[in-house]
Amino acid sequence: MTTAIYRILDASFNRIGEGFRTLEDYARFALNDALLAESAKGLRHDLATAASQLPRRELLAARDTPGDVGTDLQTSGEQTRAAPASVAVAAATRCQQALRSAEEYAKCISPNVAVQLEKIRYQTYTLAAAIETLPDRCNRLADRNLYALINGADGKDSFLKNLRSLAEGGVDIFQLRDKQLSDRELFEYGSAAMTALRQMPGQRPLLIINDRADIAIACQADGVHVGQDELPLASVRKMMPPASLIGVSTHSYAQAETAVLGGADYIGCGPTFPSQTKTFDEFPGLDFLKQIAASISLPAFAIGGINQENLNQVLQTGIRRIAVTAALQSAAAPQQAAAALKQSLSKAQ
Ligand SMILES: Cc1ncc(COP(=O)(O)OP(=O)(O)O)c(N)n1
Ligand SMILES: Cc1nc(C(=O)O)sc1CCOP(=O)(O)O
Ligand SMILES: [Mg+2]
Repeated sequence: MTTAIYRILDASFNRIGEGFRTLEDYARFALNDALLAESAKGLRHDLATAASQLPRRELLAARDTPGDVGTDLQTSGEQTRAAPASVAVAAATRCQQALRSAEEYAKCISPNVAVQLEKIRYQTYTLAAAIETLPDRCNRLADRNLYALINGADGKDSFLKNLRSLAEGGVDIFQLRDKQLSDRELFEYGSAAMTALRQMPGQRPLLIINDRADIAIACQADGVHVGQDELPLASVRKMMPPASLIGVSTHSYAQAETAVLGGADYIGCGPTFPSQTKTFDEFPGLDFLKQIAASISLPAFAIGGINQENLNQVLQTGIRRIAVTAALQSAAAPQQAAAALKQSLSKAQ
């Protein structure tokens, strides 16, 4: 029986490794996403580490490909795939199934290896979901690049006037970010903003509510933005209607990685420069933006002190989206300031 166990484990390790390689190729060459490709590669290495704890000689000795009664067993669906995305989904499913099989049989000879395989299996579920959903997450914000954080400090009429004027200027995502308004006021400003946005012709701008999933749900906003101190992404996802957008603030590559793998629809990346709106002790700055641009294909908005004067430095990092407050709020002519930012962003596309 031990030979049979090693034979199953040998076949499973091969299937899992091949599956990870297939996922890595899809992330790398079809999605152009270095982070997800690295993730698949990391799991392949974790698998090799787990496998190396079993005697390789026994694994190879148990291999008997010519004597395998299953090599001719195939379903008709295995020979055709609609698109590379279907290849990746099938590879992920195969990895997960083979991991479960390996984990169960490894329990007979090495509970420690079984535990490692279980961990890899859970990480594979997360990676598979991130890879499968990435194209849709990218498409939803594909042509949106100017994101304005707005508040209600001057009252509701002024808030709505500003919203309409900035939308005319080219803002395509708004965030209601106001730490002073009461819950009732946030709800009323958010609902009024949604009514105004729904009346706009063509592809209307989106409304995101800062910090508060409950307010976003109540006023039927397009989504919510959460920082590192608010509710975790997974909890917010469970609360929000299925089509909602969820954005996450990130201040380091590790936080961005967690947000991408966790299913965020976009990330905010900053602070880039000192800001008139919020005080910071640390500035991941332009180097962080370069890292994000090189590795992450999920929509990423640079944030923090960005204005028309320093926008080129942001664009030189490869980042093509920005989120701003003061650049519009403190401008003498906010609509024109938005239009100027929009034009610079469009030129860089
Ligand atoms: C687009 C975008 N990016 C980052 C933030 C900052 O969120 P957070 O760190 O939670 O800080 P507050 O905005 O809540 O003060 C954001 N709001 N939007
Ligand atoms: C709210 C906020 N969050 C940031 C982050 O880096 O997470 S920077 C920032 C302030 C954005 O406004 P302004 O364009 O005026 O600097
Ligand atoms: Mg917040």
